[in-house]
Amino acid sequence: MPHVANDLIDLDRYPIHEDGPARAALLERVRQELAKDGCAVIKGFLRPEAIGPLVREADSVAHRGHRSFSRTNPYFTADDPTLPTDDPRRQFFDRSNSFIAADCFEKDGPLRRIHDSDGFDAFIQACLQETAFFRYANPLADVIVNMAEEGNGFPWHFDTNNFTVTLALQNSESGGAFEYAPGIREDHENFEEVRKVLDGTSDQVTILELEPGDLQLFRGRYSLHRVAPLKGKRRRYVAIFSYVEKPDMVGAPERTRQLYGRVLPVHLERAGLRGDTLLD
Ligand SMILES: O=C(O)CCC(=O)C(=O)O
Ligand SMILES: [Fe+2]
Repeated sequence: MPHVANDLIDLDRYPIHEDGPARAALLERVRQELAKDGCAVIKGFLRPEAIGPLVREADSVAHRGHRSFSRTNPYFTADDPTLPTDDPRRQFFDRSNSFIAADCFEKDGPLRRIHDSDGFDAFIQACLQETAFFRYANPLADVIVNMAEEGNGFPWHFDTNNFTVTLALQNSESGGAFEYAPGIREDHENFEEVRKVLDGTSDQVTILELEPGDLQLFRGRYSLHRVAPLKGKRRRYVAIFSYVEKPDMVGAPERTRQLYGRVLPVHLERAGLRGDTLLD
């Protein structure tokens, strides 16, 4: 049955569900921003009155989140002691966060109603101009909430995914800006400039203050980025929507256990049937 979450998504401002000049102009703008620096933001994608219900929903299931702590370099690789100590591949930063898995969110709750709203997936696909584009079939991960508390947030890294689709739900009291160095490793790794970003001396960093209700599309494979350290008691909540290139992908059991602390029968049944793409 068609469903339009007009009470949650500001479809008056952003009519993503119907073809016409307004949708076409929005698409054009988003594509231009993505082409320019790999990042596009649709401010106020949600109506202000949608934020409360989404935050309450996240609060109600936050205790089921899977917390993980790690120390990572920007490339998610292991330490290589043969490299000089100031090489960016040898700079490790603490990361801590908690993923609230997709199956914690009810079908008729606000987060899923947004995801299932008519035209949502098609709009995202059109923005990204991806040809093979499917919702991640992992029942733990098609849409999740990433929760982070006071501390390091998500330190400097390059994504392994081609793109990330996020919806800001709640900010920490301070800190938590999204910072990125657009296209810093387009043709080569550019370790000198990467080192400057890590040192805080680069002039290539754009700082983005996202607010609850903002939708962000980001191509992070070539742009070093981080979530600046978070301060204060309030949790940061961001919803992450995952899309993949093949229709039946569910994620490898080991990786799923790492991210969500558990697996479902489907992960074990499908394990080994095909190559996997990492999603984070
Ligand atoms: O939490 C965010 O805003 C984005 C984090 C990020 O960079 C990622 O998930 O790869
Ligand atoms: Fe990222």
